[in-house]
Amino acid sequence: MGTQTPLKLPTIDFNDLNMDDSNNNCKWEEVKSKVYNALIEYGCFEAIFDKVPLELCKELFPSLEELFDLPIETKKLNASKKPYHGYVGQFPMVPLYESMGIDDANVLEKVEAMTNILWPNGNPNFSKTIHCFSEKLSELDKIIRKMVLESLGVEKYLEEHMNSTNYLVRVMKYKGPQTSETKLGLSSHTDKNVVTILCQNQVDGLEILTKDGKWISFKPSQPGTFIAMIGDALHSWSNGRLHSAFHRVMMSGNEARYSAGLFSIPKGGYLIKAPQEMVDDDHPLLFKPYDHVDFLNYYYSPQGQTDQFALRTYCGV
Ligand SMILES: O=C(O)CCC(=O)C(=O)O
Ligand SMILES: [Fe+2]
Repeated sequence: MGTQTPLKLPTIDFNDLNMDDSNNNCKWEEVKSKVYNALIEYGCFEAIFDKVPLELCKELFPSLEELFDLPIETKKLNASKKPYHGYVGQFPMVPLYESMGIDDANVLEKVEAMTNILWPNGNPNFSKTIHCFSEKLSELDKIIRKMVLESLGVEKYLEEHMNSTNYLVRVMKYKGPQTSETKLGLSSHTDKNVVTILCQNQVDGLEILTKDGKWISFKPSQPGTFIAMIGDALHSWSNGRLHSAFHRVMMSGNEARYSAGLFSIPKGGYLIKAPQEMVDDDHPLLFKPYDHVDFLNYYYSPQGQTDQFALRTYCGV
């Protein structure tokens, strides 16, 4: 009898875990091994992390409603040269989708500057919620990345690796399609950044493609959990050891889905290059060193947008 892929992502509990726990701590080692295995097999997992308390998520989603209820002309004021870092929406291919990016959301002044563009009289509540979400969730990003580097045996690069990224918070709204038929909310893609950590309101819709081609519908095991996934930058840095999963959002019914994500993103000018320890006879180099921002210019070009394996085309060996 063949084994069947369980159509459920692993759930990993990060409660009571700190960055400082990495020295000889049993719980750290146990969680690290679960993280590494999940990222090899699925490229993602569900994370329980109560440093972002449920109350914060409960404050977050009404704030997102308030944001997306603003007039379209106002939302467009948050423009960015970088794709998906500003306001995005009204795409014919995915008409249910809108998103708003907030660069450096872990820096309060940056969030306030962006908030003041949208609400000229300010919106301290919105700024505080987004900043707090970003700051607390960035701890989980750092724990995951430290665990990954330790598992790969290359923790000596930790400082350089951590310093090579910035944080973006992107918040999303998917309108309910007003039909029981399932409609595309967001097209299938792999993330291009290092690590993405997402949370959602009570409306499901995120689907993850397994290595053997089956879609898993993600259902949080309890309110207030997160899904953490790695992007192409960590896939290439680990020379293909970690999987970067295709995922999409499928919507049905009347209710809107809101989600919020923290994205660690390689800085422009930094070359993403698999360390020499990741390359050997069994693991020949998969990608030439590349700059994330230059790669995005290709990915968002007309050719790149129809290219499922854009990174391979761009810098595959
Ligand atoms: O809204 C979601 O759950 C997924 C969003 C996503 O995949 C992305 O922004 O890259
Ligand atoms: Fe994504």
